[in-house]
Amino acid sequence: MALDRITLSTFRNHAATRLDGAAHFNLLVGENGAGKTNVLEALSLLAPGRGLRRAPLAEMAGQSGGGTFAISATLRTGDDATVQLGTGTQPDAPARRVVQINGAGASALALGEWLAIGWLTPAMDRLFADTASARRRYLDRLAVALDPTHARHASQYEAALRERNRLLADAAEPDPVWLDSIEAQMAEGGAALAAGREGVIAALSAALADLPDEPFARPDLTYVAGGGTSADALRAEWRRGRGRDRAAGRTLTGPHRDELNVQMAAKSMPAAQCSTGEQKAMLIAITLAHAGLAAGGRPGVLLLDEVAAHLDPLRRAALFERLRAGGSQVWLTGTETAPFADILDEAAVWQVAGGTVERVA
Ligand SMILES: Nc1ncnc2c1ncn2[C@@H]1O[C@H](COP(=O)(O)OP(=O)(O)OP(=O)(O)O)[C@@H](O)[C@H]1O
Repeated sequence: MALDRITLSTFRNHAATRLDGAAHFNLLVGENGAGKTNVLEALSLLAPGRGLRRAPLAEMAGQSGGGTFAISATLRTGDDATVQLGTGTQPDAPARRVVQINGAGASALALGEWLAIGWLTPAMDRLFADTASARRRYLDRLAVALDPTHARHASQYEAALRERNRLLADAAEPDPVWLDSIEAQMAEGGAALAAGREGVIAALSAALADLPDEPFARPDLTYVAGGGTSADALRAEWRRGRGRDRAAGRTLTGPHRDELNVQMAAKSMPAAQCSTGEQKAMLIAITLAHAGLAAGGRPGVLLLDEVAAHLDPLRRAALFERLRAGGSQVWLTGTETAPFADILDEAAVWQVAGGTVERVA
């Protein structure tokens, strides 16, 4: 199975945890605060990025580790082939993430060449009612998983945007030639950023089109680009808007203001107005569709934190059926095994308690 022989050393409340014998379905069971989500977070650090809590590295280090932590796992890439993945921090630079692939130093981005990790956590339950910026961040994370260059376009755009905002907020009249040049950089990064977002939405929509409206509450996704998506349109828009933006002291249009709109297809109802369970079902539909796209030949891993909580038995059964058919290894958490009855006989089950993990089935 994709990941196995996982170790966590001084990672949050796990002093020295080892998980051996992972299966397709892996269930982490334990009381609130036992350390189940911490295991998922550790696994999420085997992908590029900041992990599923987006927490600072120093926060993840357990108290006994002198401010450092380490995570390692064996990734099965073929019948007999394995790769050793590791990440963590070191005493001389606790704020810098170190990555090792087969024992050699590597960049965090290189982890993405080996496997695709996706996740769904309770913190994402409010995504549809959250700010547009939280949804853009979500969309960008999905896009980066499909195409790592998306992250570069986002940072290029954001750096140029900060520079334009600094000029606009300045007391002195900005030099139009300098603005021209910054807007050209913004347009290049911004158009690529918008194209990446549109691309991931088109791919997800195509994957979701095969899904029946129920029981997964099929979502309709649209990207609303207020300032246009071509570099020329964006440049023209910013040039036109200079006076207005200067009065506001910041750039009012562009990809940093775009929206991801989500509707529940069967009801044509904005996702934010759907029930908690319906919203969860839509997020699951997106997560599963994305996992199918992201894997693209690489082993896939899905981290589903408390996913059964809001689902009725019909939706839960349908979820397990789809996860069973999917190629991704699945890690699930729960406070009890009852909601997972459908998969118990095929799952590896771990009891988590006070930062320790013991395989019980
Ligand atoms: N850096 C750290 N060092 C030690 N313990 C930590 C650290 N960070 C978090 N913890 C502890 O980890 C525990 C939370 O673990 P986690 O979020 O994995 O719980 P959980 O089993 O998923 O619980 P729930 O069912 O409530 O979601 C808390 O008790 C918290 O105090």
